[in-house]
This record gives sequence, C-alpha cells and structure tokens, in this order.
Amino acid sequence: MSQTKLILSVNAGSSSIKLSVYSASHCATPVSLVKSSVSGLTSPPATFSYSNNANKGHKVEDQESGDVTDQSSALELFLRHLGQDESLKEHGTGEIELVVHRVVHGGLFREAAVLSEETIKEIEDLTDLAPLHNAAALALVKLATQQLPKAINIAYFDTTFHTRSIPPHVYTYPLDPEMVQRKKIRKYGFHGISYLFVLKEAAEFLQKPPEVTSLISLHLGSGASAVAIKNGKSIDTTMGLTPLEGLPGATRSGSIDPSLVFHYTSEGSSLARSSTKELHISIAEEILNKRAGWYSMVGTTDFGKVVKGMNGGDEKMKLAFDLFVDRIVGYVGNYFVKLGGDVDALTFSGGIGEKSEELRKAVVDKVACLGFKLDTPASAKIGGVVTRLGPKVLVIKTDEEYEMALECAQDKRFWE
Ligand SMILES: Nc1ncnc2c1ncn2[C@@H]1O[C@H](COP(=O)(O)OP(=O)(O)O)[C@@H](O)[C@H]1O
Ligand SMILES: CC(=O)OP(=O)(O)O
Ligand SMILES: [Mg+2]
Repeated sequence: MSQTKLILSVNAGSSSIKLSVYSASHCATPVSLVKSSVSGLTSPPATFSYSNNANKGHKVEDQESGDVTDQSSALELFLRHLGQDESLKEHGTGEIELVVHRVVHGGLFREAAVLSEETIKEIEDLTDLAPLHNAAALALVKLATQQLPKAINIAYFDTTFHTRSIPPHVYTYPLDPEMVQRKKIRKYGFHGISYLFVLKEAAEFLQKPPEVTSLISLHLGSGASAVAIKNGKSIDTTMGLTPLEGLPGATRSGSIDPSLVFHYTSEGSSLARSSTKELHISIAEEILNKRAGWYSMVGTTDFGKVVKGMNGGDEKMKLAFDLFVDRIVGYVGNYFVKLGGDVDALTFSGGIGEKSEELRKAVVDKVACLGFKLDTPASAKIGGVVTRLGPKVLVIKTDEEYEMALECAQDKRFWE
C-alpha cells in the first residue's frame, strides 16, 4: 500500500477560483476532504465558501469578501482558512504535499508538467496567448511555492486533451506556413481538463468505455466553448490559438470578423494600459477579452442576471441570450456533421450549462432537428454528477479539481 498524501487542486477560471483538498494514494480514487471557491471576481464583491466534509470540519457559507479582488488574494484567504482546519492533520503527514494547478495555455505540452524554473519559463512564454488566465495561474504557483514550501507544484493543462488528437487540417489556420511554424500558430483548444472529466462521467453513465463514446459537449461558464469528441478523442473545439475564438463569454467577444478590429480603433495594436511586465495586451485584445461579451451588451458578467432580465421583458437581455444560443447551436450543427451523426449525447457543463434551464431548453429546442429533445421537464432538479434530461441530453457537473487530483493519483512520477 503506497503512502497517503494530501493534494490541493487549484482551478483558476476567469471569474472564479475553485480549490479542493483530497486525500490520495497511488492509483486509488482521491477522497474529497475540502471544497472551497471564490466566485464573482469579475462582479465584485466576490463570494467565498469553504466546506470540510468532516462533521467537525471548518465551514464558511457564501461570505462576501470585498478585499478579495483577484485569484491571488483568493488563494491567500483560502490558505488562512486551511490553516485553521484541524481535521486535515489526521490525513497523511497532515501537510499538503502536492499542489496541482490548472494552467489554461500549455502550448504543446503533451502531459502534466512538474513546475520548475524551466517549465515555468515555458508557461511564461505562453502568457500573452491566454491573457485572462496564464499570468494569474503563474502568480498562484509563486504564492503556493512560498506558502507551502514543502509541496511539489504540478501544472495540468487545458490544451493537452485537444492537442493530442485534433488533426492538422482542423488545427491549421490558412496562413503563411513559415510564419505559422515560427510562431507556433494553431488551434490549441481549452477547457480540456473539464472535457476529460465530462467524457469519463458520460461514458460511465451510458455504460460504454470512453474509447467508444462520442459526444458534443458544451462547457458554458465565464468562458464558453464546445467540443466534438469522437471515440473518446477531441476532433475539433471552438477555442483556438487563444481562449477568445468561438463562443462569446461574460467579457469576451468570441469569433468576429477580424477586420472589425481595424474599424473599431485605429490604436488597436498599441499596448493597453493594463499591460504589465508579465502580460502584454494590446488595446484591441483588451476590448475583445475584457470589454465585450454580455458585460459589454448589458452591463453584467452574470448570465443568471441576463436570464432574469430577459424573463422580465428586457429586450437587450433577450438579444444577449438569443445571440449566445444562436452561436451555440451553430457549433452543435457543425460538430454533428463532423461526427457523421454518431453522437451518444449532447452534454451541458460549466456555471451556465449546469444552472440555466432556460439556456438548455432554448439550445435543445433549436437542435431538435438533429434528434435531441428533453423528455424530463427543463426545471428538473440537477442532482449528482450526471443528470439525464432526454434520450441524448445530459447535464454533467464538471469537476476540474477532481480530474486533476485523479490524474495526479494515477501518475507514478509523483508516488516514487
Ligand atoms: N443560476 C444561473 N443561471 C445562469 N447562469 C449562471 C447561474 N449561476 C451562475 N451562472 C453563470 O456561471 C458563471 C460562472 O461559471 P463557472 O464555470 O463557474 O466560471 P469560470 O468560467 O470562472 O470557471 C457566472 O459568471 C454566471 O454567468
Ligand atoms: C479557458 C477558459 O475560458 O476558462 P474559464 O471558463 O474557466 O475562464
Ligand atoms: Mg471554469
């Protein structure tokens, strides 16, 4: 029997940070001890929750945390609460030994990477290609290294699930091959940790091995994307070189006519004021990443408020909702064709996918011509990890933190 270790999973999204602690041993299923999150980072004040599964464990429910303004201050708050959580001392050495970080852009890394000076440098070089994510993730790595000095830090990448299998004619952009090669310009794809979790859960639910399971999966959160999974492998996804391509999001435009940039502002290529030493962001990139999406259309990053406003008769909110549905169903149609109609399920995940019955109903109604339908009321309670809403429609509560801990428990590099 191998030793038990405490793993801390750190999932820095664009509007939230999700943190979980697991007790794990090599090749065993990690046991969840603590779940915590800070949400609403783009619509302050942020909300902090902490819950230990043990009866006597530490608990904080939806506490407004005005002084938490970014992912790093969120991790500091979490670590203060973790320090007060006596029950963790009963597991393993009582100290966090492995910290697994979700790093959104992993370029061509083919597997998880132990964070060293060299791998951190490689990730730093990708920072400008995930302007809302990579710099924040690296700041968290630095903080975790300072505050948990004995732990090994490991990066799990959103990109690997896609870069392992998307074929060249899909990942190549029609541009000068010399420049493409030199600048490593290609579709990378993101949300891959979430899609791997969704694939495994959908396959188990459908009682099929993942290797023969085909899905159209939607990850709809602050950042939104879709993927076509053929026999367990990503064959296309909507995000590209950066997480900006494809579907619109809370503050992101998604795909637009590239010429629009030059019409929008004559200073598009100048550096934005928010550029830092670590992150170079042009004015155009700032507008399309941080000042677009439903935030720009209706002034909120919370899609729940978009739905509420629409239901209350607000026409602008309805436009934002309809536009999102339109772009989603366009990709569902596209991927249905790419999968030759061989689709085991259409799955919904992410904050919006898991919580908005209106959005799910609108999407499924529009793709009814492809054979998808709801036979369970759209208002059905979403319980457990997988909820079936129709013959080929599933809601899957994604868990990137668990997926990273599971992969870590299975990787012999961390247990020798
Ligand atoms: N009840 C709800 N209805 C619709 N959308 C919701 C609801 N609750 C939360 N959301 C949306 O989910 C988003 C967060 O999704 P999540 O996947 O957790 O975020 P992130 O992209 O930061 O990882 C929020 O920004 C909000 O737009
Ligand atoms: C890649 C991405 O957009 O991630 P998130 O939705 O967590 O911000
Ligand atoms: Mg997320």
